[in-house]
Amino acid sequence: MTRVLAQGTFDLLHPGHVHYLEDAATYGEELHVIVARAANVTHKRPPILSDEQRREMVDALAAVDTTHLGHESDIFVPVERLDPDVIVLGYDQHHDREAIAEQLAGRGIDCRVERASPREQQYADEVLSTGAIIDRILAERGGDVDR
Ligand SMILES: Cc1cc2nc3c(=O)[nH]c(=O)nc-3n(C[C@H](O)[C@H](O)[C@H](O)COP(=O)(O)O)c2cc1C
Ligand SMILES: Nc1ncnc2c1ncn2[C@@H]1O[C@H](COP(=O)(O)OP(=O)(O)OP(=O)(O)O)[C@@H](O)[C@H]1O
Repeated sequence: MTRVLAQGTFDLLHPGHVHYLEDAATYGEELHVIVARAANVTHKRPPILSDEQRREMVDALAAVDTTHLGHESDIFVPVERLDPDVIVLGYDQHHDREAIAEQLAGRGIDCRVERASPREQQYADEVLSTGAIIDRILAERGGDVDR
């Protein structure tokens, strides 16, 4: 049984998230997903939705077998516990593949690191980024409390 690990913030789900997790699932038979704690999302605007709500929505996706809320301080603690065969990084995630591989080796975790593909556009007006969804809401509904 090849165990695959994916991770991310997954705030306000969109088809790019679905693509990433479906792509990650093709690397093995069992897909585990770590949902980042809001406190650790420091490289961009913080998530709108709570840790538990983001986890519940990812857990409902067909490609996903099991979801886990991430560790508060050491991102490698759940990795050690889950002991995956492959970690699939998102196509645009800031994490460096080599640096993660080095950390895994340093902790004695035998696991390869791959990178998922981006979703290709399938129809007009796709919004494939949580940030872009939020920007559209602010542009189209900002200040309008009646709708
Ligand atoms: C292998 C790996 C394990 C991770 N584990 C956790 C974790 O346990 N807790 C957490 O809050 N974030 C964890 N993260 C970080 C987030 O999933 C994510 O990289 C970041 O916070 C948000 O990234 P995004 O912009 O891709 O959503 C992990 C990242 C990697 C690469
Ligand atoms: N359009 C997309 N195609 C493929 N993967 C995607 C796409 N959008 C997001 N992902 C992947 O989903 C995972 C979680 O993404 P994240 O929660 O950061 O969403 P996001 O929409 O990229 O957010 P933001 O717009 O705030 O940067 C990441 O690994 C990311 O690479």
